[in-house]
Amino acid sequence: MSSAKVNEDLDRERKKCVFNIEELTNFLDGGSESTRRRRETENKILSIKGIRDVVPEEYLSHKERYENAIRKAVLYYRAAKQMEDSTKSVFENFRMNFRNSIMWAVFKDNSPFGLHYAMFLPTIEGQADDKQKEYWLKRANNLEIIGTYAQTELGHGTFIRGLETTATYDAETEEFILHSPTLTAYKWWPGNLGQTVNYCIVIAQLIINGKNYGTQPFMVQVRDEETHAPLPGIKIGEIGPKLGFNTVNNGFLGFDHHRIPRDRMLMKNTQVLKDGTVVASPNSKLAYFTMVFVRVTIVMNSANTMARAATVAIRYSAIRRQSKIRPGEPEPQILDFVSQQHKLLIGIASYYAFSMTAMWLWDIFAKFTSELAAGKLNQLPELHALSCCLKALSSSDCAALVERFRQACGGHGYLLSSNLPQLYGLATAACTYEGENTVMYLQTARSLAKAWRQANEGKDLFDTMGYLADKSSMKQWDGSLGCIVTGFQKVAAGKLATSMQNFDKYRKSGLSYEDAWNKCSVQLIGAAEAHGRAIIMKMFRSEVERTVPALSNQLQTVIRQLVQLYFYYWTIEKLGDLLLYTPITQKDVNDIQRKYEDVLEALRPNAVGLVDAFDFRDEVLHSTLGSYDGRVYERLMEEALKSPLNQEPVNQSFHKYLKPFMQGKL
Ligand SMILES: CCCCCCCC/C=C\CCCCCCCCCCC/C=C/C(=O)SCCNC(=O)CCNC(=O)[C@H](O)C(C)(C)COP(=O)(O)OP(=O)(O)OC[C@H]1O[C@@H](n2cnc3c(N)ncnc32)[C@H](O)[C@@H]1OP(=O)(O)O
Ligand SMILES: Cc1cc2nc3c(=O)[nH]c(=O)nc-3n(C[C@H](O)[C@H](O)[C@H](O)COP(=O)(O)OP(=O)(O)OC[C@H]3O[C@@H](n4cnc5c(N)ncnc54)[C@H](O)[C@@H]3O)c2cc1C
Repeated sequence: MSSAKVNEDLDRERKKCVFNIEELTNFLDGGSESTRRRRETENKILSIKGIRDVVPEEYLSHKERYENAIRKAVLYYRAAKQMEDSTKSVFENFRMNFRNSIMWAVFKDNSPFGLHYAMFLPTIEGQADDKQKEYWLKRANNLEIIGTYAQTELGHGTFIRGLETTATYDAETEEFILHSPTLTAYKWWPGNLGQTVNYCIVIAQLIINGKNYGTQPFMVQVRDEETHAPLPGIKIGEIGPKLGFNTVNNGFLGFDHHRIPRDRMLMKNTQVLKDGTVVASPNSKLAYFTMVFVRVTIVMNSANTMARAATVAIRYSAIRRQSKIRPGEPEPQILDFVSQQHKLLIGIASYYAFSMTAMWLWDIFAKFTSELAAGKLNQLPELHALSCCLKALSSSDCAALVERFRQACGGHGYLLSSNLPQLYGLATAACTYEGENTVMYLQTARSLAKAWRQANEGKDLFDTMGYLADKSSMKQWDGSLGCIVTGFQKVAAGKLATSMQNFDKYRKSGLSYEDAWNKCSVQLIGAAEAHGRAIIMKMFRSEVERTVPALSNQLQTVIRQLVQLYFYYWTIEKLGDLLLYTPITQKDVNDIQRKYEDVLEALRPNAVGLVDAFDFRDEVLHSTLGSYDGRVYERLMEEALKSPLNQEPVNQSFHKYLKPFMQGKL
């Protein structure tokens, strides 16, 4: 990137960076050729005429924003389709786009076709039989039809078994009758549903001859392909403005005895024959498989959101000068305050921790899907337990850090032109969608509790829960990274042991299994969270050791410092737990605190280089505070001047209200 007219402080930061920024970008992309191709794609997309906004979208009305997003989506996806590798499966294509951030340049908020890619296509890929796949995947891949995933209802999101939409089979006509028996049965939330899609996968209770066979996915046309008018028996619209996702067109959908042909039920797993005979799925939870896929991708998505916010906050902290550290000296860059480094540098370390864990989790997912083709299902419970706690941890850390970065930018972080509030809107949504985080932790806890009992019986455990078999207590704390991983495993095991002991006591006192579980749920969530944290630490460290030896010495040192930072940060954050479940002493804590301060100091000169290496273009960041050139104050003023209120010297409200009011005439 050019360094012309770059803010002097930022320029100095880049000069003092000890490693080659391009080398790190290549490492993140998976090689210099991947970086080249990614940049080429970005250039192509951004050179499309009309793809950039002229008026900041915050000044558009709700309706205009939507229409503008659709206008750009058509331009963007037409170009993206031409660049797509059509030999790859839906899942592989997703993985290949993990480092592709250009979509965020086009959609500052989010894509109005996002659900088509994130859930509609993956559900066809994962739940349709071969014949259905052949037909629907082709149409959906070509964007001849646009779809979404309609599961959540007004009355139920978490408890899928409680969904009220019914699909009742009529063997005489070989049709399903979709119906929303109550207001709370209306689908509510599906992205892109309101005015954008013409098809959707509807999750409904399958009813045959009065018997409920559980929820199943149905391909449902909701709008006419030519006129886009809602089909008879379908009530559809959008659910209104939200904290974020305002270009996503989340919608509602109700059915009034709407009939669809039998072959519209996606029948890879469960099948309904013409006469109404049901052929059961090899595992009923395969119907939830799209959610597993999206949870896996959320780990990477959270890492990316965190990286964008960290880039903004760190660049801004390098140009912002405020207060005094030493008397008589000029005002320092706020990045020189150690407390500021503490707030921000964990964001960079967390990006590496989550993105490396995400790749590892992806490999487990990919292995499972390839084994699934051969009918092997035994890794599903472990994949489910892992994806639940990693989805929850990554999204909650991401939301907490993005909000912290926003505050770390002082008042200017509150401006929409910083883009930090919108990034928070995106980040916090992921704590709710695709399984609310508390509920996700409790799913992992369910699996941990099972493993705990199996460990007591000397049975084999999933690899990622293997540490639960070692019931011995930790003998000593030596402060090494290996010791910290063991420490976090002991915290997870300790919390689990306490939960299980209390659970057993509650059971003995007469509580039912479910009531005892509910009573222990706060502790169980703690155990699941600690389990997730231990996994991330273990993976982060081992992935770094596996991958960095190919890099220059300077870069190896910096990436290892990020690992140390992550480990020391969380040791200090979770001291209470470590004091309870490990032999850590006050002296050990002081040592870690000192090491933490040292690693902050060591990383400080490389902070800007580290965020530059993410290689987010200004168009992706959309931020007055975070652009590459650091012209923050000029950009703040330029953006302020775009306000419609600044387009006239006196606003009409003065004559209408203020003047008569001040002159006592109103
Ligand atoms: C043009 C070219 C471009 C191409 C490029 C494409 C690539 C594009 C790249 C980037 C694009 C990025 C786009 C990003 C923008 C989009 C962002 C994403 C937006 C996401 C929008 C959100 C969507 C949604 O929210 S959809 C709705 C999600 N809903 C939920 O998650 C509901 C949560 N609830 C549940 O999952 C379940 O009900 C439950 C788990 C809470 C409980 O289920 P229940 O049946 O009650 O089960 P339970 O009794 O508790 O347990 C029974 C046993 O089943 C096990 N189990 C449960 N779930 C699963 C599962 N999923 N898998 C496996 N097993 C499961 C459970 O453990 C129990 O087991 P046990 O042995 O009996 O203990
Ligand atoms: C931005 C966004 C996009 C979305 N996109 C889609 C989409 O495309 N398609 C779609 O189908 N859905 C979508 N959703 C819906 C989303 O999946 C649900 O909101 C989510 O699963 C949570 O369900 P709920 O809203 O019913 O929350 P609830 O389940 O009502 O949760 C409310 C509270 O109850 C608690 N709670 C609930 N059950 C339990 C339990 N068993 N144990 C302990 N506590 C519990 C929760 O922890 C939470 O604190 C989207 C949501 C958002 C915010």
